[in-house]
Amino acid sequence: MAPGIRLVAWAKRPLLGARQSGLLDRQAEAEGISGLELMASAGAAVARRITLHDKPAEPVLVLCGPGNNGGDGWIIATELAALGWPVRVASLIPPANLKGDAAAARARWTGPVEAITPETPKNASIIVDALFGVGLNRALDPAAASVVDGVNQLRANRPKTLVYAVDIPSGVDADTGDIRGTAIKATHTVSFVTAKPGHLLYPGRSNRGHLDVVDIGIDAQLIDRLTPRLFANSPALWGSSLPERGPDSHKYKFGHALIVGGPAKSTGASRLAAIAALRIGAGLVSVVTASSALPIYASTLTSVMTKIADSKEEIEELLNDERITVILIGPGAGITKATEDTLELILRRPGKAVLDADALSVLANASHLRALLHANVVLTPHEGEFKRLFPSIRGTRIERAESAARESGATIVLKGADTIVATPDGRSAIMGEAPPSLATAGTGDVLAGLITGIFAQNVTAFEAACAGVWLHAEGAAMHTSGLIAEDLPRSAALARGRLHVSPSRHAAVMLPIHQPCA
Ligand SMILES: NC(=O)C1=CN([C@@H]2O[C@H](COP(=O)(O)OP(=O)(O)OC[C@H]3O[C@@H](n4cnc5c(N)ncnc54)[C@H](O)[C@@H]3O)[C@@H](O)[C@H]2O)[C@@H](O)CC1
Ligand SMILES: Nc1ncnc2c1ncn2[C@@H]1O[C@H](COP(=O)(O)OP(=O)(O)O)[C@@H](O)[C@H]1O
Ligand SMILES: [K+]
Repeated sequence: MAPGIRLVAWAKRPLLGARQSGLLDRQAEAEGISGLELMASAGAAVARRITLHDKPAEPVLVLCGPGNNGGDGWIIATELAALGWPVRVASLIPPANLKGDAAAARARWTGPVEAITPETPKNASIIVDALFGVGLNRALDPAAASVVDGVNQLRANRPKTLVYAVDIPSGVDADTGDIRGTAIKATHTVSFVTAKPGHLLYPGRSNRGHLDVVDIGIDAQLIDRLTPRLFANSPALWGSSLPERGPDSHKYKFGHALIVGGPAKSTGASRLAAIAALRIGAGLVSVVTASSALPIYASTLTSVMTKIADSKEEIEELLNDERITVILIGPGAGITKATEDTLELILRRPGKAVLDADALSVLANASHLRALLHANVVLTPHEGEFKRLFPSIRGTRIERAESAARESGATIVLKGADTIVATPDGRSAIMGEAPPSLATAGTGDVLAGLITGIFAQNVTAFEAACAGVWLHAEGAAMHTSGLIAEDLPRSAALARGRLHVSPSRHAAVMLPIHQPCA
């Protein structure tokens, strides 16, 4: 990394939205660092990040907006020029109309200024998007939208074009990841102090490119004063909580997970989940099945044990076994009265449980069971199941996951490309790095099994859910093609092993080591 850039291990820090980022800046100012100083540091860091590339023949095009994101742009242009780089600056509003720190930053630029038109992005190989940052509060107006579309068109026509978004790609809502009309498709984003939710949430996540977060001189302790509750899902959150086996380890110290098996016509989902639970570290895993499906389970499972229960009473007796540390119900279970009865027995038993798939559909129609939910129950709905469970909850994905956790009292895993984990006490985490290869049948069953297997050990619901989601994605990312659900338990377990051996793709984000991108 070029001198003067202090990268932040952003996965270790909370995610701050627009309002909290503004509060942090004001706190820093109260501590004696002016907004202009912060802007100067921010702009200098982006300029130095850009100079890791070869100096282009054509001028770097810096697009400046009307607020402080634009202010960063004027500093970037000034710094690049001072380093001997050719630069063009184009402004969305007449520079005389700029105010405050942005006006002061503009005053540092002594070169010519163009007015932004749809033609502006032509012939640039490096473009700096300093149009809008966390202050975006409505859809881009036509003038801004046309230059954004022009940048995206140029990048589409000339794939080697580098587009550096300052703080966040213009048009992406920093809080929600929504696209306000249209948005810059960046190859790189350089943000400040912390990552923002919009860097991890789709659709904005697709516009972000490579993300660096840089230190601009704000003391990390000031972040804690904001009592942030939203995090990037990374091993920094839960890695140290996962129990490791040592010489004195015994299988019973790693929990006993019980998986409720589906009937003979649908055994695959619970078998996938059981294998995942065992691979990820549960000491013992058993599948409970009716006698009619026993031959299937017994002939396909080896290290996973089978237990027979043919009546509600027999299931109840099994559940009374205090050595069972967590129960999973749902994968392949069937939306039936029998599933409802077993679910009720599980929820009446104080202790850990994971509810997935058919158990969620049953729960959606069984209001009397809702009152039995608690923080040690993990619900893993995809969007469809979520809507059935919580039809009146509206808002962004984060808001909905958080409201559902608060309202139900359970820990929620809202699955999708950007899976969100939310707890009833208000903590949440976004997984922003899952590969789309997970969009294949049975991966949800494996996820439920992974969470169950981790939860079986001495780990909280939040940690188990976050670790399961992360290891699921990391395991999938090991496969370049042809991923099927059967591959995932082993890959997720390998990913878990790598946490301690070598920095993984994601852990690299957390280390101060950084390879410049081409
Ligand atoms: N002390 C600070 O506040 C710091 C701020 N920094 C930069 O400042 C940015 C935030 O600055 P601001 O709060 O001024 O916000 P922005 O610069 O992101 O944008 C706000 C301006 O754009 C206008 N606007 C919002 N949406 C619009 C739309 N759709 N169409 C047209 N105009 C629109 C607003 O009326 C306002 O004038 C950060 O993202 C970061 O880049 C950095 O310099 C670090 C320090
Ligand atoms: N486009 C995507 N990108 C990343 N992860 C995805 C994507 N689509 C689905 N997933 C993940 O794959 C899993 C699918 O689970 P689910 O919808 O329950 O499917 P199934 O019932 O077939 O197992 C979830 O963990 C989800 O987060
Ligand atoms: K921007």
